Amino acid sequence: MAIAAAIFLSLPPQIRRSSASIAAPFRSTSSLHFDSLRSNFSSLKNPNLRVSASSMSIGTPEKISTTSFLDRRESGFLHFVKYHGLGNDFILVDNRDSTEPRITPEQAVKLCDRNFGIGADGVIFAMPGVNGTDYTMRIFNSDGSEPEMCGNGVRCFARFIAELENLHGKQSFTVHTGAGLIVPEIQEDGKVKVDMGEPILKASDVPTKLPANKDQAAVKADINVDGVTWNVTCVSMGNPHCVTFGNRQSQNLTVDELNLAAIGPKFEHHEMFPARTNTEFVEVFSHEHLKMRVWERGAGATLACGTGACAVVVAAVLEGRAGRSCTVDLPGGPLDIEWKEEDNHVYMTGPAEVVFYGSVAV
Ligand SMILES: N[C@@H](CCC[C@H](N)C(=O)O)C(=O)O
Repeated sequence: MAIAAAIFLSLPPQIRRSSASIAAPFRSTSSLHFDSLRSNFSSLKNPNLRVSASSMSIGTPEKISTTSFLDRRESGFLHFVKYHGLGNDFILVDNRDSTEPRITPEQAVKLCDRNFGIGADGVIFAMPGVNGTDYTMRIFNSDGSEPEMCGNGVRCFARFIAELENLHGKQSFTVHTGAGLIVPEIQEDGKVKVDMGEPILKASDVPTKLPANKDQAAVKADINVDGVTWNVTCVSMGNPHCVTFGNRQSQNLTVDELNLAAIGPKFEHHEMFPARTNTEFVEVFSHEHLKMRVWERGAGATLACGTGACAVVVAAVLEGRAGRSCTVDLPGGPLDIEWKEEDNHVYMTGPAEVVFYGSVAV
């Protein structure tokens, strides 16, 4: 099924004040069309935000509140909110009335396209909880594959749920994911602290075919990628991660110098990773301060990866490079990560922000 059109984009108040053109023009692979939804934008507060080309309309809604917008259920339309966590961006879909995602992986690929779609690293569905949990979170990567978990995504998920349920202040939810139970907590300052559970270190469970060399884990193990021997530590946070601090040629990476687009896919599709892998390239500033760049499975280079930052701190501890509590700098900004000795759980704290509201005909 082709995704036909973006009907409108509405901007949250902090963005609405700006007269800059926030939303990139939406073009679909099929022709654009409009319907009655457009009449909601007949009266615009800021004419600068309206693109009145025949193919598209962008405006600020005068009369629609966020909650009533999200309550809408016109058939044939998908209402969404785009969020980001440090630039790792997602299309959030209210799927609380069904255990089937409202769109297919193929449609998700189209929506995530940055030139012909809304543009995002993935689509996240807020679904009914199972086994006594409040909610279920499912996600499609921008390539249509379905990962078990998403760290930045679950922070966005928590803020999305609070918006849907009209909740304010400190809130915590139990969320069922492919990685098991995840517990995000919205804090007073709006940041979200997430109990990400225990890391999985057993090599065959990550999964990696690299031989275990420390207990059952692959720690600082050699892997040949495109003729270069890299040292990697493999960690699963429900989804697989391969963390590297260096290779034979350079033991300590300067991550800004890496050609991520060239090397990332070679790790992702390496035969040692039967479920593919996310890969984090890390530079150590101090025992409490790391910097990483990430090549994500199914999404490529992204501005941030929450599960990746957690895996990085676990790997840094295992390799004796850092303490259990670190700030991890990502291209989109910092995350605070703690791998607690008491319960073996990893805790991640960071922001999640609304970008805009919109609808597409599907
Ligand atoms: N960006 C996410 C991870 C999303 C899933 C990943 N691409 C995978 O396939 O495992 C995060 O913030 O954790």
